[in-house]
Amino acid sequence: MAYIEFDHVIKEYRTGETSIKALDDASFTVEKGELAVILGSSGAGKTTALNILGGMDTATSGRVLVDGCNIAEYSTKQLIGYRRTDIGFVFQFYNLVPNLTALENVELASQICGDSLDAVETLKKVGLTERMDNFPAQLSGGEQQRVSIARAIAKNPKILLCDEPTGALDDTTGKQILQLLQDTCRKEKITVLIITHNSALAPMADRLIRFKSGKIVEITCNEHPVPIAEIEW
Ligand SMILES: Nc1ncnc2c1ncn2[C@@H]1O[C@H](COP(=O)(O)OP(=O)(O)OP(=O)(O)O)[C@@H](O)[C@H]1O
Repeated sequence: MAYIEFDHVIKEYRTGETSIKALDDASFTVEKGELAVILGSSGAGKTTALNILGGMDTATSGRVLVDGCNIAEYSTKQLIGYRRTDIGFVFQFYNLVPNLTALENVELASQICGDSLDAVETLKKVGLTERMDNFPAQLSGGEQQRVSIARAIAKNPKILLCDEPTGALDDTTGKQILQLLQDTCRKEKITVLIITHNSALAPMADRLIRFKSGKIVEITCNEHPVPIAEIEW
């Protein structure tokens, strides 16, 4: 059994008379410790899938297995625990608390789960030794994204879910962030899923999952993923 199994998942959003199938019988797997890149055009269902996998949304039908547990059957309380302990999120616009320093932002995340890593050590790992006492507004976009990655990995999560993590960054900074995510996957042995619009990123993945209109249209496994520095776009 794979570490993550998305099994015939349907997600239907109803508004009044109309309904939209954001996910239409979507199935894919990801193995433990893999870096998966999720590609697909706007509206293809990528964020919906990530939100369901992260316990922020629920499937209309289908099974979502993580480490052998079907989280689609979890109660609200179980989902809260799952989000707190098992999942780290990285968003496009960082979502840092503006009136807390970088260190305090990371400490905040550590406080909500029992098995957390040291906030100072985690900020050092992402290259922010010198900027721990700065507020988000005093940091560049790339530095803010590093804080948000530190915040996510300080929880010591099983899975790191990243929704367009470089969407607000220039190409060079974006590459540094992707390198950090690839290194995190390898060194910390965290399973990492990254949503992107950028097809050029496909070679960095252990596994490429392509969405189209709520369905999975391609799953490719790379025997030899390419370091980010070698990818041009
Ligand atoms: N809460 C919601 N209520 C109604 N429809 C929704 C909701 N969330 C998403 N949708 C619809 O579901 C479809 C899939 O959306 P989703 O955000 O998952 O796509 P995406 O592939 O992540 O797109 P993007 O790359 O633009 O972020 C879209 O048609 C969207 O409008």
